[in-house]
Amino acid sequence: MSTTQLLRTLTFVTGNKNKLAEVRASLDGVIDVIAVDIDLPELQGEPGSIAEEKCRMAAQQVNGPVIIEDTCLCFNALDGLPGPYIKWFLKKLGHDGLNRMLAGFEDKSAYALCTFAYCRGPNEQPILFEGRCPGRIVPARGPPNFGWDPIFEPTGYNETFAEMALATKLDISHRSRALTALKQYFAGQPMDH
Ligand SMILES: O=c1[nH]cnc2c1ncn2[C@@H]1O[C@H](COP(=O)(O)OP(=O)(O)O)[C@@H](O)[C@H]1O
Ligand SMILES: [Mg+2]
Repeated sequence: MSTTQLLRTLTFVTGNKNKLAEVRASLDGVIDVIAVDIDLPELQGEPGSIAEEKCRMAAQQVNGPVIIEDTCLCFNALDGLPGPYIKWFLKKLGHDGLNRMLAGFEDKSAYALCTFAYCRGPNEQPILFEGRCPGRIVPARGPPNFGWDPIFEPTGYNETFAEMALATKLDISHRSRALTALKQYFAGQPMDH
């Protein structure tokens, strides 16, 4: 039997190629990730319930086990906003606009919050895995390849996510921390789950 047949396979519903690359890198050799691009509605509410509902809809559409992921960028001065709405804030305001939102505040601290959800199939209860990374919002530095990476400087580093090597980001990121929890969960589950 080849090694790949010994790997657990999970279907990840996403249309975001950067997320997919990071997830594949983090789970390399542990979980084989199959990507399915289905456009799922983005709901409003608290991050946990958004991820849960997104996962329920994904399991319904795929008609089988799935994982999904939702990422928030939360400004402490704004009590956690834009949070789950960061995608639209980023699209409309860009990196400069996001910095300007904090112009009236001394507190530039923020955190990235990543929630993975796993659902075994239609009408099953999703399980959530969270990861957080604290940092602060800075004027953009580094290549603009992935979302708000150029304006997020994680605590303890003087490089933004965009400036650092991907391996460094994967060591500390919100996404990697959530994936560590997900890997721990699956390590304790039989292969058919
Ligand atoms: O690790 C990251 N670094 C920088 N930007 C990110 C990261 N993860 C997600 N984003 C961006 O944050 C926003 C919120 O992500 P969401 O999870 O709703 O994205 P998706 O719909 O593109 O999958 C999107 O604009 C996405 O590109
Ligand atoms: Mg979202």
